[in-house]
Amino acid sequence: QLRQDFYANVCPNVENIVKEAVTTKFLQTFTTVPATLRLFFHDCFVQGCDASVMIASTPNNEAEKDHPENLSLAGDGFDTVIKAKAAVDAVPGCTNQVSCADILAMATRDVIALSGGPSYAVELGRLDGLSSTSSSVGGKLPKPDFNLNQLNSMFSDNGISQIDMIALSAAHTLGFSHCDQFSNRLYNFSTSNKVDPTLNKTYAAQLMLQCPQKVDPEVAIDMDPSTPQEFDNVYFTNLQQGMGLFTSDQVLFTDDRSKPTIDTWASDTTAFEKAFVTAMTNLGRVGVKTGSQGNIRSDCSVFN
Ligand code: HEM
Ligand SMILES: [Ca+2]
Ligand SMILES: [Ca+2]
Repeated sequence: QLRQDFYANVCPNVENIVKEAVTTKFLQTFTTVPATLRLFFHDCFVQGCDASVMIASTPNNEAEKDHPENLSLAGDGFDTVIKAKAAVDAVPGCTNQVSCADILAMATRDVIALSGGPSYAVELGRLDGLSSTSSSVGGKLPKPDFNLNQLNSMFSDNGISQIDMIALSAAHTLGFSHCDQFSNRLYNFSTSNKVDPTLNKTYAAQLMLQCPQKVDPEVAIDMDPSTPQEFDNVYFTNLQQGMGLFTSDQVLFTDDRSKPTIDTWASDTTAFEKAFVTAMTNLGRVGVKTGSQGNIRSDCSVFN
C-alpha cells in the first residue's frame, strides 16, 4: 500500500519542502545525519515505522523515547522531524496531511544523501501510530554484543534478511557511540583475553586512550575512525582491519557466513549502495500502519 507518489494530490511539493528543512538543519549541525538515521531505525523496530518513537512521555505514560535503550537517541533527530513537519504544515493544502512517520522516512533519505550516500525514491503512505510505551521497547532493539545468530534472529523478526541487515549495519559509517557500549571489548572481554582478540591492536590502544576505565559516561567517540562524517563503504574496509567498534559490527567479518558480503562491499561501492537502498526500503516497510491503525499527528511528539 506504500507508494512513491502518495502525496501527489494533497501536497505535491512535500519532498522538496522536507529536503529544504533538513538541509537547513544539516548546515547547522552534522549530528543531524546520524541522529535522524538512528531515529528511523529505532522507530521501525518498535511497533513499526509509525513515529511511535517521537512521542513524549506524559504523567500517565512513559513513552518509548524514555526507555534506557533510547535515551542515547540524539535530540537533533527529533528536532529535524519537528522542523520538517512545521515546514510542511506551513504550506497551504499540506497542513495535517503528511504523517510524521513519512516525514522521518524522507528526512532519513535526505540526510544519507547529504553526507555522501546514495539517494533514492522513498515509499510513502505510513500513518502515525496510536501507542508508544517504554515497556514495548525491551528485546526489540539489537545490542552491541550480539553475535550473528542474535542479529539475524532479531532482524528476521522484522522480515529483514541477513544481507539487508549487513547493509543497514553500515549506518555505523558515521555517528557516535558512548564508551560503555563497547568497553567490555577493551577491559574485560573474557577470562583468557582482557582485550577482544578480534580487535585491531592499534585501534584497541586508541580506543583505550579515548575511553579510559571510569571515563565520564557522557563521552562519545566516532564509530568510524577513518571517515566519521562520510556515508561511505569504509565501514567494510574497517571491519577487514579489525576496526569494527562493536562486537555486532566485527562479527560480520569474523563469521564465515557474512564475511563474503563484507569483502564484496569493501571493494565495490556501487554494489554496496544498491544493497543499502534495497535494505532501507525494506526497513521502511516494517509494521506500516494504515486505516484505523493510525492517523496523521498534528504534533509529532503528542497523540492527537
Ligand atoms: C545491527 C545491529 C545494531 C546494533 C547492535 C546497534 C547498536 C548501536 C549502538 C550501541 C550505538 C551507540 C549509541 C550510543 O552510545 O550513543 C549505535 C549508534 C548508531 N546506530 Fe546502531 N546499531 C545497529 C544497527 C543500526 C542500524 C540498522 C542503523 C540504521 C540504519 C543504525 C544507526 C546508527 C547510527 C546512525 C548511530 C549513531 C548515532 C549518533 O551518532 O547519534 N544502527 N548503534
Ligand atoms: Ca515505531
Ligand atoms: Ca564513513
